[in-house]
Amino acid sequence: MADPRSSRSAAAAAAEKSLTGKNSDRDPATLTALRGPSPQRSSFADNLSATSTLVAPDIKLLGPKGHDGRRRHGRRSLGTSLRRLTLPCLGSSEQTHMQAVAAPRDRETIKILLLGPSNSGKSTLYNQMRLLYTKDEFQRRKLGWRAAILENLLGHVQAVYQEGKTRGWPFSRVVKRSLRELSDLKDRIYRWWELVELPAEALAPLRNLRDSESWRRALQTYSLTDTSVDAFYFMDILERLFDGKYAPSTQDVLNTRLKTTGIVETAVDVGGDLRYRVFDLGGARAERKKWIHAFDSVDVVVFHAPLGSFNERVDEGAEASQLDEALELFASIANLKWFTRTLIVLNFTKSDCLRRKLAAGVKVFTTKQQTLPDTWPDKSETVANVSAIYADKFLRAAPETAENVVVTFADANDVLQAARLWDLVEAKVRERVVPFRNELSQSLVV
Ligand SMILES: Nc1nc2c(ncn2[C@@H]2O[C@H](COP(=O)(O)OP(=O)(O)OP(=O)(O)O)[C@@H](O)[C@H]2O)c(=O)[nH]1
Ligand SMILES: [Mg+2]
Repeated sequence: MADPRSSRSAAAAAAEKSLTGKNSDRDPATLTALRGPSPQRSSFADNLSATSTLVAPDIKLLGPKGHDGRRRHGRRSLGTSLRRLTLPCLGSSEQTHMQAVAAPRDRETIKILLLGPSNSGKSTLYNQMRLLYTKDEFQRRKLGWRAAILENLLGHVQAVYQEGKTRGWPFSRVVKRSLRELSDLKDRIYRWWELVELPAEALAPLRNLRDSESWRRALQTYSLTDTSVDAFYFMDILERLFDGKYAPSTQDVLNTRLKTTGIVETAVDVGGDLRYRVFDLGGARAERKKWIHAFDSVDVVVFHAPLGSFNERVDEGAEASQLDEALELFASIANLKWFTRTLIVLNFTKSDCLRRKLAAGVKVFTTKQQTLPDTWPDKSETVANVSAIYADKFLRAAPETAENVVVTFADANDVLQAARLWDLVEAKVRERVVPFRNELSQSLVV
């Protein structure tokens, strides 16, 4: 019988290359895992439409060895103060919660944590996972996203208006009038800060905004420094949003920003002998003090680093960009004693935003934190080169655990890329985590 693995197409090989950033011949270990879809079923990526675009860059990874060929042992300064800030000690009131989320360990249940700074795509990837493994439940719950979607739309209009006012953007008369009309409706839209209704009268001013050249220009400029919400997406589906029977689509949900507070957990059957417990954790600084409650017996950490957020400040108003924050956080996480034997999937998200910003002429290496390493051979600011530089920076930040790290590039809101990522996680779990557990349990029996 033909080996199902050999029937993987060239598209899959391209996906492998773009997900791992490595060529097949360069990393046979990774590829063995990638080529082998789980024996229980064909991979998600194979079942999905081949028409989705793959925006992950064609990069070259240098791994723990430097580009000058020398292996780096010295850690970069990791900012001890930041580590204290991101992982403070527990408060006594939080102990109960810790017990509630501590995972009972057995041979088949794999505990996966989604970590990363705020706005890096954790919840989006968590939703993608639910879409893949618990599709019916995901579909049933979609209606619950309605309020958050409308909130995203209106909140974004408000944010762009405020930014425009601060920076003196020239809004046309139509824009000013439309914004006034929306403002007049705010008491009907919100009660006690909660969105209660989207009155039909709000459609006309929103449409006028959408069709106005001056508003679109403002959106374009705004979206170069804020990728938390894709305003164009919501503006383009206005008519659907105002339909009395509006039911969010999968893509609507995946494009919605809903900040996570605390720890959200779900258990899913992956198929065959595997079961995941996946934890989505709030990434804002204030939320991170709760992370430690979930650190016990972790099999896989999927760490998110938003490549396209290199020029966006963290919410809390600090100087660091979201990508710098991700780097510091990754260094502190990957070097933690809890994770010395944990598989770490370092996933770079928002490559699409990086591409868009570079195309608009935004420069990456302009600040003190974001400098181009002197010895880096390629000075160009292309998606591929910037991705390679950052992958290298992240790996150097955790030299001791670099061999536990698998680097991937998957935009969290892209269904096909996310499916490939979850396929990769499963393959790596079967290749590395399950055998390690079996070994461990056998040595205990002996
Ligand atoms: N364009 C683009 N948007 C993305 C990508 N990943 C996530 N987003 C969007 O970014 C926003 C934030 O994503 P979330 O998944 O909520 O971020 P998070 O890491 O869970 O944030 P916290 O809950 O605050 O920790 C959402 O609007 C997503 O649709 C990506 O790869 N590309
Ligand atoms: Mg979240």
